[in-house]
Amino acid sequence: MKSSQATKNPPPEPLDSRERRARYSLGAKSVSSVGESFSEAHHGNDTRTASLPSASGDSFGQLPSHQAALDHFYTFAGNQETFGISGRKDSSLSFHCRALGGVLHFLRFETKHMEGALELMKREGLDRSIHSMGCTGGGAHKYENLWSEQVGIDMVKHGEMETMVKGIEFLLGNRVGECYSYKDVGLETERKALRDSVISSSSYPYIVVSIGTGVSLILVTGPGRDQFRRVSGSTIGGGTYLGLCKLLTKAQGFEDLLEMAGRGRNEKVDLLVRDIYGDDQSALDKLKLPGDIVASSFGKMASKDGDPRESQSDRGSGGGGEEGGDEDVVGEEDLARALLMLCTNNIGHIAYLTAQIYNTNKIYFIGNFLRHNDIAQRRLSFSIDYWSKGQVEGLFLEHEGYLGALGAFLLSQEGGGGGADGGAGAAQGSKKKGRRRSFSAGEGVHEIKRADLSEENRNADVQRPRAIDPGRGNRRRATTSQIIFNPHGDQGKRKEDDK
Ligand SMILES: Nc1ncnc2c1ncn2[C@@H]1O[C@H](COP(=O)(O)OP(=O)(O)OP(=O)(O)O)[C@@H](O)[C@H]1O
Ligand SMILES: CC(C)(CO)[C@@H](O)C(=O)NCCC(=O)O
Repeated sequence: MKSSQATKNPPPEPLDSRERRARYSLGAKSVSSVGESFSEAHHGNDTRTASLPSASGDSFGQLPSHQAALDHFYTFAGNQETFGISGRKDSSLSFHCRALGGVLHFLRFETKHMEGALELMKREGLDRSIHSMGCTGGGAHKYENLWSEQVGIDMVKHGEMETMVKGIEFLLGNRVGECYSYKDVGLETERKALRDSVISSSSYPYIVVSIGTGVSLILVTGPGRDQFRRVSGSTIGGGTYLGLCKLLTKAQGFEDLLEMAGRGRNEKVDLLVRDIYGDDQSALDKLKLPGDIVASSFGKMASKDGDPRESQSDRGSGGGGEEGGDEDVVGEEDLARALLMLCTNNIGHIAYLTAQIYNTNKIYFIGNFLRHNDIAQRRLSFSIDYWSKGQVEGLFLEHEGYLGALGAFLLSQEGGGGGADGGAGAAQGSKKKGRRRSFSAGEGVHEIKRADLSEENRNADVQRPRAIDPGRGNRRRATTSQIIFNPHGDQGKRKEDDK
């Protein structure tokens, strides 16, 4: 590591080699989506047909040692790309971490398959040597009993905000190329520019904007464990986007929506400043707003006669007002794009104002809403640059959806649980605790609290956990994503070494 990259918040000490070989971790950050058909179509429409990877007999039960258990785990989790129905490894995000002396892998699965995942763990014997794991988010609380009862793994809970900050600081301090921004900021033209991934004293204070289902804004004033606080939030987040899109489009999942939005034109839906002012440049100059920015999200719809989604002939009204030909028909892709702009512009405004209040010039945007979401990232970048007149920079992280999971993993390695905004420490009552000794597994089950627990989506093979009320949250789904830390190093598969 270059000296200029020294961090005030040093990475955890490499684990003692013996201990290192006896540790692995799962960490998580969830992806939430709303509504049944949405998720079903996106992830396959019958959860009961889940073809979980079958166990290779019960050979695992005969493995002679913990080391064999670990080897089995790494082989299973580290080398596979998919797990069950919705489990996916984000292979491109795997990286070798010198500070930890191993490779971190990042996996996610949909929370509606939580029981299937636990079943798979049992079937594959992956739970054999784990007695606890570091967790974060609502799911750490909501699924605590399920994990304990089904696989005998206790959740060591860490605060949601704390784990996000921990994950960010670790990546910024340890992985060059993690952080990026957009240069030549413009709505379409800016390009991604890699930034040094470094945290130094001059980095503080900064704002973290976590765009998940909802939005949290965290002020980070220094590298210490207590030097952060949640200062604001917004209910208009990724869940809002998915929810409204569900009402207005037939898109089959988040990726589908983004592809759709990529083809759409929000100016067919949104009222622009020039739609209100016309092209009188002197008036726009006086207003100090360019004509081509949105004045009112979805505002153009207000002046349409009939249903703007139908052609004039379908409307049968003969048109009128501003109506033109069928090219004016508002398509689902235009609505998807306008909704994306609506949510993103709002978040950009709040982020900018929060940065003003706390006198910061760095805003890190994270959360799964930004996953593969170039449009939102560019828009956020543009709006922060525009409103701050170039004084504040929007920054992004490659592992945007895994910060909480990573933080939970790291904190679990440090020992203890229950951070500032966290929970009550390790759960009690693992039935299998006695037969598990040397493993410490960390799983950041971040924000899985809104998992779909409805009857029809349960895995029929798995007994319903007593601790969970099936009547609650039955229209929502979430995906939890995991981190697998392989201290063997996985050198042959190393993607990006830290420098
Ligand atoms: N495959 C996907 N399925 C569903 N939503 C996705 C997917 N990929 C990205 N998203 C977006 O990510 C959002 C959830 O983000 P994330 O997992 O970071 O938040 P969360 O932890 O569930 O919520 P919060 O931070 O509010 O607790 C969704 O609302 C959606 O906009
Ligand atoms: C409730 C949480 C913190 C759960 O992650 C998140 O969804 C959020 O910050 N929502 C916005 C809540 C608000 O500040 O209005």
